Amino acid sequence: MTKHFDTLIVNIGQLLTMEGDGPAKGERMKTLPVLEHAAVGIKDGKIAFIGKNEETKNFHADRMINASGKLVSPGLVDPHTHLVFGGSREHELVLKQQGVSYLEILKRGGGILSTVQATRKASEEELFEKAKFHLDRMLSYGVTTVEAKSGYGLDEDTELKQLRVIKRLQNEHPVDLVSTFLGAHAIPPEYKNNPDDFLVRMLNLLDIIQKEELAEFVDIFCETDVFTIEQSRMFLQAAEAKGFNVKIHADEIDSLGGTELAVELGAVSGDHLVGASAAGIERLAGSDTIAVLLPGTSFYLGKEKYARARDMIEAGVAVALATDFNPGSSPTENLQLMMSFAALKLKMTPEEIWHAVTVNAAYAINRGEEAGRIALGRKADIVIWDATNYAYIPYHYGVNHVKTVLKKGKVVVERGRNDAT
Ligand SMILES: O=C(O)CC1=NCN=C1
Ligand SMILES: [Zn+2]
Repeated sequence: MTKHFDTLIVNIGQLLTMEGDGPAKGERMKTLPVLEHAAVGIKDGKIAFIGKNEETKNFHADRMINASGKLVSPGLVDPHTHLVFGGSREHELVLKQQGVSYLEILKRGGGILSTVQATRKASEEELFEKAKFHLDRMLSYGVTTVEAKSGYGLDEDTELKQLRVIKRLQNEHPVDLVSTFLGAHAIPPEYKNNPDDFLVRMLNLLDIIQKEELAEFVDIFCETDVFTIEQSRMFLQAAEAKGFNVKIHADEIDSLGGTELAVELGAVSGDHLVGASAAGIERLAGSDTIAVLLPGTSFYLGKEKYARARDMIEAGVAVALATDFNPGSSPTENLQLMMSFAALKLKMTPEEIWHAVTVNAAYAINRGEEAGRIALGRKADIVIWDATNYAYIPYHYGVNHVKTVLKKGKVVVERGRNDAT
């Protein structure tokens, strides 16, 4: 029986389909089905065949890609980024080296607030070009679906400007984007004494955000000197009442109980969770809320303490990983580096890590039914790696292991080895 495909990827050494239903938890997160000596057929941008290489003898394709025994996986998913922003904050590095904390820099009017100034000044076009540059780099790292937040405006015009940039990227860039409104990212100086009034002002944006379909999620930075548990609960409940899904920056630096709040609100994800309590982890385990861990932020802030990934996984929590790409606490687009940090600092196994950057990351942004897996009929978002086995990627850190990226069946990244001159 001959079959004709647009593209046939043959001689795959290890194929990770991430098969299964729903997010991977417990034992399923610890085991990784691998199809050896495999092949994948693509037709009209979708997966049309998954099987053993020897089955493809009578197959034909407009384009044959020889994977030469390499590793093939679904496109990676980055479920937590602050992709759209103006300026940069390298000048803060010396303050960090002098021991000035993240929250102290924020208190002094720096940190997020300094990026707010740069973002307010930048035009929509400038923000678009800059975000596109970063998104191109994420794609080169094998990331084919990205969540992107606003949060550097803290005023109507600039929050909408950021969200419109995300929407334009969704329409013009190969990477699939999921948009989050994070107007409650910090308290602007003019609202220092009445943050509740600021939150009401940000809530008043939800109608136009909904009307222009500018965001699916609403998020808030629940943290000391930012927004309290009570403020976060009020804000996110108001967003849910309008039909938005919610996520929350929780227990990143101080343990306020944001993890428990995420579960209480039915948040799609609770993010950071470095200070999650044992009770919080237990609540997570009994919920559908995904734990999005951001080891790059703990690393960059020079923290000794990392999220308790092992306790979460053992308790049955679905764990995902993300870069938290942003100019202040995690200035890197490299999700592969997060895989290495997950191994080295979160003590996650390669099998758990691969679930955390594909299927679980997809569920953390409500894309579990369309991203993070190689399955018949799904979008052909595929990465061919310059490695022969899946454990090699988290092991060999700080470099880009991508050889080829296909987005909806189209080759969008092809990285050759440097030709010796
Ligand atoms: O510092 C930033 O720009 C991003 C951030 N928001 C909450 N934690 C980090
Ligand atoms: Zn963040």
